[in-house]
Amino acid sequence: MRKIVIAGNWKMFKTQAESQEFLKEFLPALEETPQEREVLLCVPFTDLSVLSMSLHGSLVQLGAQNVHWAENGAYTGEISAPMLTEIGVRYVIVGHSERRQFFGETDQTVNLRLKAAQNYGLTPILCVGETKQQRDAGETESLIISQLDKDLIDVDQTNLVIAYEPIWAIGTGDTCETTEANRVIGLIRSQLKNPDVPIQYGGSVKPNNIDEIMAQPEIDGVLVGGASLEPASFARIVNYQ
Ligand SMILES: O=C[C@H](O)COP(=O)(O)O
Repeated sequence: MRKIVIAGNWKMFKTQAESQEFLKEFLPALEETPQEREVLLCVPFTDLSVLSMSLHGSLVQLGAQNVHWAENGAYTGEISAPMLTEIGVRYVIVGHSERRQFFGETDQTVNLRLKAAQNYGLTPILCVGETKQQRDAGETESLIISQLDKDLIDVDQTNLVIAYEPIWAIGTGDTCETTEANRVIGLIRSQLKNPDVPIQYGGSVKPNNIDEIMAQPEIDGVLVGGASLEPASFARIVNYQ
């Protein structure tokens, strides 16, 4: 039985004060959430330590949005895996398309970050997905297979989550057809050594499409951007039918 993982990615949103306001409304809305659903919030670095305390004893796990491959060193602006685990972080997003697009992340650095995260007991969420141009050119399958081939070299597939995020669906309201997301996620699964890796869909997931997305047999969860910033909307997503 594959694990269900519902993750919010706050990206570069929410001060510490705003994060506390969010939790006041969000946590009480999870009283009836099935315990077997893994729920996590991947938050900015400044929010991590305060959320680590606020989430203690709740159903919600803590996630970061990036991790460096070195244990420490002269890497201004980066953060290491032991710095994250020390304060209770359990998950980390690696290779999000925004990091690949705006911050020079390559398949090689993604691979290094994945292995470093696992070495310290973090569970990485590897993001893969195609641009609109690649989709229109019929390159979706080859691009994703290439990303998986390079990103997963020597990566432990027993401690891994993958998120399929078509870049054209991120923040656009233009959700990928659920059957198409299911098809691509099936393709991703067929490339893995471990078929039990949870594979999420991400890209304009909202309260009004979550039930249909989660009804697809290959989809094991979602990685949610914009809709995870509103407590009621993220709670509705977590509590999908
Ligand atoms: O990590 C989350 C994704 O980039 C999706 O963002 P979105 O839900 O705002 O489209």
